[in-house]
Amino acid sequence: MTAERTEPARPLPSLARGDRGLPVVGRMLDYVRDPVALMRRQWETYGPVAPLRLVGGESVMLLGPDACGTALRNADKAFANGPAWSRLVGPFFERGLMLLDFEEHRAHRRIMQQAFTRDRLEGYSEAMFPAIEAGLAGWPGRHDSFESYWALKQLTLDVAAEIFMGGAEDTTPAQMEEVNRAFIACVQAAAGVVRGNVPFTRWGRGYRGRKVLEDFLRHYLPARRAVRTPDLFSQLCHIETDDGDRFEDHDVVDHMIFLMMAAHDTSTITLSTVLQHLGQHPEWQRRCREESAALGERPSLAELESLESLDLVMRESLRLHAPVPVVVRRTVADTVVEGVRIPADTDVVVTPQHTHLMPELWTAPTDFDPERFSAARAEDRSHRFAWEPFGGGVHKCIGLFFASAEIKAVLHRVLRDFSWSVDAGYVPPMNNHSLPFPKDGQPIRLTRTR
Ligand code: HEM
Repeated sequence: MTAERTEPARPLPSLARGDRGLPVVGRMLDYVRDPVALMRRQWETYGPVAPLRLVGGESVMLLGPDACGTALRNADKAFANGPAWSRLVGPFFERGLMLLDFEEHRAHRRIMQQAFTRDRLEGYSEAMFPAIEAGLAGWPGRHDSFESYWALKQLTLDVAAEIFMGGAEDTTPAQMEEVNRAFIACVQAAAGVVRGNVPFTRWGRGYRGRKVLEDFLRHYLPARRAVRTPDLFSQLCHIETDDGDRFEDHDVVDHMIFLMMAAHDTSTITLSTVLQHLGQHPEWQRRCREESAALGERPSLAELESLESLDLVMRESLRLHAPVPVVVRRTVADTVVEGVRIPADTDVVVTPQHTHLMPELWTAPTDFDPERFSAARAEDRSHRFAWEPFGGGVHKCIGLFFASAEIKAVLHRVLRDFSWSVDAGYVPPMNNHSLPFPKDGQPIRLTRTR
């Protein structure tokens, strides 16, 4: 199906008159309003390689598993991450792993991989439970409109403080609050319209936030370097490859800031999507609870992985609502995708979320049907890039097993301690300015059962 460089390449289709969008922002507002509808229209109008006007001018949207797979595999090294992502998220996550390219990326990834080995993951997953238990202890006994998304966001932040930082022994609660605000300022800066260090703007707050985070991490660096502790921060200080390559202090700080960002909103939105669907499908909630009830309060990583129904539900939730609906690239050389020529210096939007809902790959794609991931049906195997919530190729999410462990650990405890329901017709009103989240906090009817 992939026609890379085997036949004469066609030029990019011309933009239809009605697809120019608004001055300056192009189709950005269409994306923010309904990304899935925009992607579907692009696919229906242009096919797998579609012209798209966005902020900053003309770009290209790649749709379907073949076109997306070509960019993710990046066999001809024509697609770069750094110039594309830094334009989108600003300078606040500079030198994070996802923003590095080619040889430099490979060198850093080889070191970072050591922080995500099976042994380390077992350590992180064990250490999550005290923070999860403390967080859930604060959830109400009964609430008819519990804003689950915000509660989960706080919970994952608390888990991250433990697992990523190993605590913050010298920091007062008020200072910690400032650090949390700084972190949020960096994340929210991505959606800023004024893109410069201007006071009272999102970017201005982002710059100040980055400085607060750097100072905070630098304060703890000597202690984490001195003693190897199980948290990710200390691991980044100590890990090395077989050749003895290690991170410098400034690498540790840059990677920590990026990792906290990469891990937080993605895991939170996955958790809230799972809660939504389990609240709307009591038979699946029962099934997942029965499997959790058969395990102890603090299961091992292997036990968490044995929660079969929860695994199916998590995969289906990631398909229906990919936390990262699109990833971006910039071409650094002329290239050909699905027979269409894309010149160097083109911004490219790769669209896993569209692939996840293609009727060509999935039966009744908008239905919640976790069983489609079972070994018997294996719809995700219909194409190597049919299911790509964690991306693919050399930049594939390095935290995917970490994320699965955290999501399952939290849900395991929620299933044991609570039951909940969500109206069958509820559709979360999503904010799509950066990573998607439910604007209404996703209210659920919650009852504590233990
Ligand atoms: C459900 C949760 C998550 C989802 C859906 C997710 C999704 C993704 C995606 C799509 C990419 C690829 C970006 C690209 O190709 O440009 C990525 C990369 C990355 N993710 Fe995740 N992520 C999740 C959780 C995490 C967690 C928990 C961590 C860390 C503990 C993490 C760390 C990273 C890093 C470091 C990269 C860059 C990898 C590289 O460029 O080599 N992610 N993630």
